Amino acid sequence: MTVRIGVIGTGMIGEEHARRITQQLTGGEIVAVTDVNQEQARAVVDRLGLEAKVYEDGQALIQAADVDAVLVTSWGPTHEEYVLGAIAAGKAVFCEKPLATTAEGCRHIIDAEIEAGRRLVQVGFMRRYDSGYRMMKDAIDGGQLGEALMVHAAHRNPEVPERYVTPMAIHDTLIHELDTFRWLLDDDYQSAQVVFPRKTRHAHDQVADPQIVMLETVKGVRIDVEVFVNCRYGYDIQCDVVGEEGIARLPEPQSLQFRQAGRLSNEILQDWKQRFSEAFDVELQAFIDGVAAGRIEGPSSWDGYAAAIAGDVCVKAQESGAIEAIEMPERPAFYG
Ligand SMILES: NC(=O)C1=CN([C@@H]2O[C@H](COP(=O)(O)OP(=O)(O)OC[C@H]3O[C@@H](n4cnc5c(N)ncnc54)[C@H](O)[C@@H]3O)[C@@H](O)[C@H]2O)C=CC1
Ligand SMILES: O=C1[C@@H](O)[C@H](O)[C@@H](O)[C@H](O)[C@H]1O
Repeated sequence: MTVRIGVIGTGMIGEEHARRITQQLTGGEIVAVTDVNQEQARAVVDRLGLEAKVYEDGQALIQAADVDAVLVTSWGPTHEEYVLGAIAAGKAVFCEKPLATTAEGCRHIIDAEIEAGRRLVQVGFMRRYDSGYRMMKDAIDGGQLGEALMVHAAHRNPEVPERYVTPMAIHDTLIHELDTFRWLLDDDYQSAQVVFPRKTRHAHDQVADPQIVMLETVKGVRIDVEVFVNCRYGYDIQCDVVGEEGIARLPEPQSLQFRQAGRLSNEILQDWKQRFSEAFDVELQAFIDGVAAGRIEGPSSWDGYAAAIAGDVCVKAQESGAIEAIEMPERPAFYG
């Protein structure tokens, strides 16, 4: 069976995902696209040589008889309506992070999915599919570190646009760590605090940069994440898990080491597309295979909700400077 996929939002990542489904992955075909910028949608169809219909809007695409599954790669505030539309149509949906921009929006999706009676949603938390993070999880689950005690992490972007403002350091950027560390540690959060070091002169007026987010998990693990989105030198993701018996460090992405002109150097990647390219491949192949098998797995709506709840509290902590409690509701049996 070829899974016929519709893409809502043919911007940067929408085109990237359509390209990889068309040119690299197996079992999927892009048969429909839409974007509020219809010209852009048509340009992506031409650039990728797709046999795909351009739809007026996302809901029309979702209803199309020849669309088996939906990719939501539009802007965050539009995700909830499209995910709910796909669920109502009984169609599997891969939704890029965030699942919804508020915990309440995620709750609406959870209620609809439980009502539908089967998992239909996979959330685009691709770090769970990154080989380095998977090796870390194997080491933790295998007891090689003993119990995890602390996590030291950094999420560095070379620069961000003018539209990027202080809360986005949480909802747009840290959301990846908020999901990853729940999965890595098999844990949930109990508190968050945000502090602001001296501001870099490379940050515009509306974004506090860098930020340090400190989290405590239910099991007592202490996590600190540096979020630095105008670091200038590259796209740099770091993670050390400190356990009773040792430390596991996230591997650097593979790169050539040069001895040249009196220097020893490695390339530092410059964006998320390069750094997590393989993880995107694996997560989307898993989605295609899941649709074909009628069994969607991977990051669920509950994971999207949990990250959103923690994210909302982190934004509150940005404003208060205090240690803010994170209260996670009981996870329904539906989400295992
Ligand atoms: N997993 C990851 O590492 C990454 C995830 N993302 C996520 O992917 C989503 C898209 O981000 P980008 O591709 O960077 O943005 P983008 O701005 O390049 O593309 C978004 C596209 O959605 C379209 N759009 C907006 N509202 C729409 C609507 N109501 N219906 C149809 N199309 C609509 C826009 O016209 C635009 O073409 C965001 O949720 C973002 O958080 C983005 C980059 C990396
Ligand atoms: O999700 C992503 C972007 O939307 C976000 O803006 C970046 O900060 C992250 O590094 C990237 O993974």
